[in-house]
Amino acid sequence: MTNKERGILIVLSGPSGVGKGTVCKALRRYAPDLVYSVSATTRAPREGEQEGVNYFFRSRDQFQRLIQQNEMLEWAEYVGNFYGTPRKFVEDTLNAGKDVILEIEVQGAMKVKQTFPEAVFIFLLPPSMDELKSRIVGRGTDSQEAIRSRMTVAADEISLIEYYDYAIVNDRVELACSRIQSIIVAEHCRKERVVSKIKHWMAEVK
Ligand SMILES: Nc1nc2c(ncn2[C@@H]2O[C@H](COP(=O)(O)OP(=O)(O)O)[C@@H](O)[C@H]2O)c(=O)[nH]1
Ligand SMILES: Nc1ncnc2c1ncn2[C@@H]1O[C@H](COP(=O)(O)OP(=O)(O)O)[C@@H](O)[C@H]1O
Repeated sequence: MTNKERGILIVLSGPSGVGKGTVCKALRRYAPDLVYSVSATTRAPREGEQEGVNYFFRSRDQFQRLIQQNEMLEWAEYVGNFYGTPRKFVEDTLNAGKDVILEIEVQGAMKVKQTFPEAVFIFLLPPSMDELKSRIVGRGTDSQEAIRSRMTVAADEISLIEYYDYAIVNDRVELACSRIQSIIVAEHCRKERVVSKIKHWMAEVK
């Protein structure tokens, strides 16, 4: 199989507090070749976050310019801040045959679906809504009011699950990671992908 195949674009979404960040971090051990896109955001860096590692931290003006210059693959406003995926890195990495994962919220994921219908959409679910609330409370970063609004937003986000290809329950981080890894392996074995790589075999044999 000599034909160079484009990498697979994987989109991971789920309500705030479900464990997306935790799972993505642990996933590095399960899928070491997977490339993580670093998003741009207008939100302020949290303690310990590094420019270009966690996010590219940008002013609202800078962010608007990136949108106008068509440098964003997708972008969305989430709880008063802008978040977006830089286009060039994702396209170059996919063209180099590597798989890329985007950890983004649902509005942005829906935009990706329009431009990359072949992408694989995975939704991360909590074991229950009570457990989701406990995780948000346990994280200790939100006020009572913010917790209530995150839970309302979570219900709206979960209602978009029908647009996703896979739903994974994040009961245990290791199980969630191995489920995602299995999806990636299965997607690489999709007949359509493999057939496009072996098309030239028939011509060579004749
Ligand atoms: N559309 C979009 N959403 C993003 C992007 N990067 C991060 N997000 C989402 O923005 C939301 C808020 O992220 P963040 O401020 O880091 O908070 P936390 O993930 O809830 O701890 C999460 O749902 C992220 O998945 C992006 O590039 N595009
Ligand atoms: N499978 C899990 N079981 C128990 N707690 C978890 C699990 N996954 C994540 N958490 C915890 O839930 C909280 C929210 O996780 P985080 O990764 O910040 O969520 P998100 O990125 O989706 O907002 C964190 O305190 C994290 O340690």
